Amino acid sequence: MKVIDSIAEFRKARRALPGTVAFVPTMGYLHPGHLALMERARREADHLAVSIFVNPTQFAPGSDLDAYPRDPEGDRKKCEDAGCDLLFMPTPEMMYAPDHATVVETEGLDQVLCGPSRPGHFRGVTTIVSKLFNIVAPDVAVFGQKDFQQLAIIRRMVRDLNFPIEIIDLPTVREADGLALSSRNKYLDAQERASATCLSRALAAAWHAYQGGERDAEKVLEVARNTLLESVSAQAIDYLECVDPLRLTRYEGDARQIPDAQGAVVAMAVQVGKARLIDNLRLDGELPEALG
Ligand SMILES: Nc1ncnc2c1ncn2[C@@H]1O[C@H](COP(=O)(O)OP(=O)(O)OP(=O)(O)O)[C@@H](O)[C@H]1O
Ligand SMILES: CC(C)(CO)[C@@H](O)C(=O)[O-]
Ligand code: BAL
Repeated sequence: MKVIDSIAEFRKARRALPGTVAFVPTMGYLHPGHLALMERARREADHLAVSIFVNPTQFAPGSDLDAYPRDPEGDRKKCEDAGCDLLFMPTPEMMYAPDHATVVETEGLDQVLCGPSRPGHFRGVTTIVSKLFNIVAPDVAVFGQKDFQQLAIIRRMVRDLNFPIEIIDLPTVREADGLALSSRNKYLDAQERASATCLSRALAAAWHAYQGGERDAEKVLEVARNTLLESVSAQAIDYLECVDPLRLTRYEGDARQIPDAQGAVVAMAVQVGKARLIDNLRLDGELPEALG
């Protein structure tokens, strides 16, 4: 595995690789969710490229950029063991010139879910993912469904801007008790870790309501909200929404009936201690084993 921190060197190493490249972009502090993406990527192409970059432009001022967990040595080893050929670990100074002025923005899809509470976040994500796609030049890129809105936005960006890259997504990897793996789980103490299962329990409750025949999104959400409230306060719930899986429009008010043809995703962000946790589930899909 080559570990590279310069853009020019990365391009050179990429050009020297014969065949196709699959790419997994990450912010590091790697866990089995990331490793599942790498394993799939490895099977999709001749070579695997991974990036580790905690992208400052997707963090709001005063949020957890400095506290974000990092483990470069451990991550290197995990990438090597996962069969990574090229590991790109640039510095913020390399990725953003002092007079960097260009952004990529996918309009509309950031009006719901995480968008309102993280203004500018998805513009930071689409900008850095565009830059990484231009540097890595992969044939395939693999993302996790845990970041459901990010995935929908990246798919739209790739389509709209004609990136010649196939996007593959993978189901959320979970702990045995349902908690979605996330680098930010590190912020949880033992008591918070126990409460954090309320997200996946709420999703399971919503899934059962839908599968039992409920199509009124507001009633489905009430079931989920009541489950969350067993473990956290109402103020801790950043959002809890039920949306169309592709357009990300909310099922609410006059449009609260979920059409069977479209299906629905329930998604939420909940503050548990210092961690803002997100999770989501397709109501018209299978119930993941860890939520059973
Ligand atoms: N539990 C998981 N299962 C599958 N994929 C995941 C999981 N967690 C993260 N990913 C995916 O890994 C990629 C990199 O995500 P990132 O490095 O931000 O990890 P993270 O654990 O989501 O961190 P954070 O705590 O910041 O949300 C993204 O495509 C993300 O969707
Ligand atoms: C896609 C990404 C690597 C862009 O910084 C990040 O948002 C992430 O890790 O999901
Ligand atoms: N996993 C998405 C990156 C972020 O929360 O900033």
